[in-house]
Amino acid sequence: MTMETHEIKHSTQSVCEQPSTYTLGPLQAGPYCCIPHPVIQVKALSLFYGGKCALDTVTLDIYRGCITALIGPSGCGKTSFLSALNRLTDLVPSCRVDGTVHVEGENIFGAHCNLQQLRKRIGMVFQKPTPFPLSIQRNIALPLREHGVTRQADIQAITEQVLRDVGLWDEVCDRLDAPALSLSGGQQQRLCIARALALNPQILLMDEPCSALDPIASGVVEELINRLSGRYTIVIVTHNLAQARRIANYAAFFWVKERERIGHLVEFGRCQHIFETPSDPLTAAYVSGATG
Ligand SMILES: Nc1ncnc2c1ncn2[C@@H]1O[C@H](COP(=O)(O)OP(=O)(O)OP(=O)(O)O)[C@@H](O)[C@H]1O
Repeated sequence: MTMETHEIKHSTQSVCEQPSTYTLGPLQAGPYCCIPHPVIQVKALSLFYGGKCALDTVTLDIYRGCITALIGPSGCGKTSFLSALNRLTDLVPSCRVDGTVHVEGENIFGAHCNLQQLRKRIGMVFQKPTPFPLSIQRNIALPLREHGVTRQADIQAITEQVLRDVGLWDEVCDRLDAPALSLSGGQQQRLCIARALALNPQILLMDEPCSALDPIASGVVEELINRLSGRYTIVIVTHNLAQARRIANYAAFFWVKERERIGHLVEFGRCQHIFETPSDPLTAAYVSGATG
């Protein structure tokens, strides 16, 4: 699918006009959500580093099967917000989080939350591809083993499936023992997405997954993200407004005030609304390129 067809899809089809039946093969999207069903519910989330507030009182729902883009200028707290959704913020000793995040009704900051299960359910893909310095197949096998999948036949089947899902199988099937770091940047990023998919997550968090790639590799990863929607709930940070507009169903616009340097959510809604008829003048100025 080309960039043009992404555009056409959004401009000529409403989300409810997607086919109601589909065959879930590799790289085929599931149905878009006609009735938004919140899978993550964020309430009054504030985030502090060493006592300094970086993000102030964010409340928003993330809808199942949809792509939600987090947009806004540098330093407004997009990555911090994303990291709170699977508690990667725990890894920053100075970071404190107030408020609640419920994933399918479970408070992830609650005492009974199983962190390993949470991160299995909510995968993460980073800006810079982060393959392990191991072979291609061991990049997939290692997290599987850590999560209790030990039968070699299962590991092989999952490896092939997820590499097919990210469109990498035909490119690497004859060199699965080659170092992952010998792949191109775009291939490494697709391998990292495959590694996340191997654990069968419900939700994928992506922090500027295309920004370190050349335009062609970036287009391939963008197309992949688009095709994964429906099957997975995707939250993506992007500075590329055209990309957000092409692939996202919903957008959350964050802003940071000059003087206080505290990020906050200005507006959240359907992508078309945010980009074409935003409610807040700040959103209008940002998406038109007049500010930010
Ligand atoms: N580990 C950290 N320790 C201290 N301050 C941090 C840390 N991580 C982020 N911050 C601060 O929190 C604020 C929000 O940062 P964050 O990276 O979440 O913003 P962002 O919108 O993702 O920015 P960018 O688009 O540049 O990646 C910034 O002022 C940043 O300096």
